[in-house]
Amino acid sequence: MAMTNKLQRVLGKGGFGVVYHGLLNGAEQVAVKLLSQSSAQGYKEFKAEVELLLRVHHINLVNLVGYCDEGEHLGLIYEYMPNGDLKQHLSGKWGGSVMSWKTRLIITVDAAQDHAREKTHIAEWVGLILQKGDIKNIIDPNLQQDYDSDSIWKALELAMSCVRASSARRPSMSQVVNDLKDCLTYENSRRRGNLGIDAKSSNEVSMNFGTEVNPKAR
Ligand SMILES: Nc1ncnc2c1ncn2[C@@H]1O[C@H](COP(=O)(O)OP(=O)(O)OP(=O)(O)O)[C@@H](O)[C@H]1O
Repeated sequence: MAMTNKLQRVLGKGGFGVVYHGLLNGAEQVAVKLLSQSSAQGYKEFKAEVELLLRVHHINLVNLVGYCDEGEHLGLIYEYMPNGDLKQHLSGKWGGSVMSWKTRLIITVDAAQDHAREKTHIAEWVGLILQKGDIKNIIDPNLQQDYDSDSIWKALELAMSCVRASSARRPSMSQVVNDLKDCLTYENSRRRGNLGIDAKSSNEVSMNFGTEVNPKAR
């Protein structure tokens, strides 16, 4: 509270809660992010963010200066970024100098390519595993091999089809839902077999996709 001069200046609001301007030891500017009670993110996410930012240091990540963990009061203290956020700059809403359209375009394309590269990397890794037929290496060991391998294969192939470079070659959302339902059918019949049950059992894994699936969504 002292650092933010009783929450005087709001810098912005994110998924965690409101971010306030603060002064560390009355001199160094900081951003103080307080967890709001209504936030969907809670103690688990707070801890994950602290643990990650204490380990990972990167030029594109703000440094964590400290944190507050007092009962219900959770706060993260970051180095202060005086030049606004990327969204403000890209949308031309930053109060200072406005970026040229060319610069904005370069940044946007670069960010999209980073995202695509990451997706391709994962797809290549899974692709290699699929070629080798070695699914055990990508299944959560906590499952202790308690799964139907046909169901896993189908889910993997489906996942691979969802990350194809061309959106036209990716399945529609209704195809995804249908394939996932097939995965569940395999899994449920395996479980029924294990339990020696013929009819639909109350232990059956179920999936409620609601009624709002847009067949055109990709
Ligand atoms: N270190 C900082 N320096 C200056 N301003 C900041 C800083 N961190 C956050 N802000 C301001 O607060 C806003 C919300 O930040 P926050 O990191 O909470 O957003 P988010 O990434 O959308 O949410 P979250 O990561 O909590 O899910 C930012 O858009 C920015 O205006």
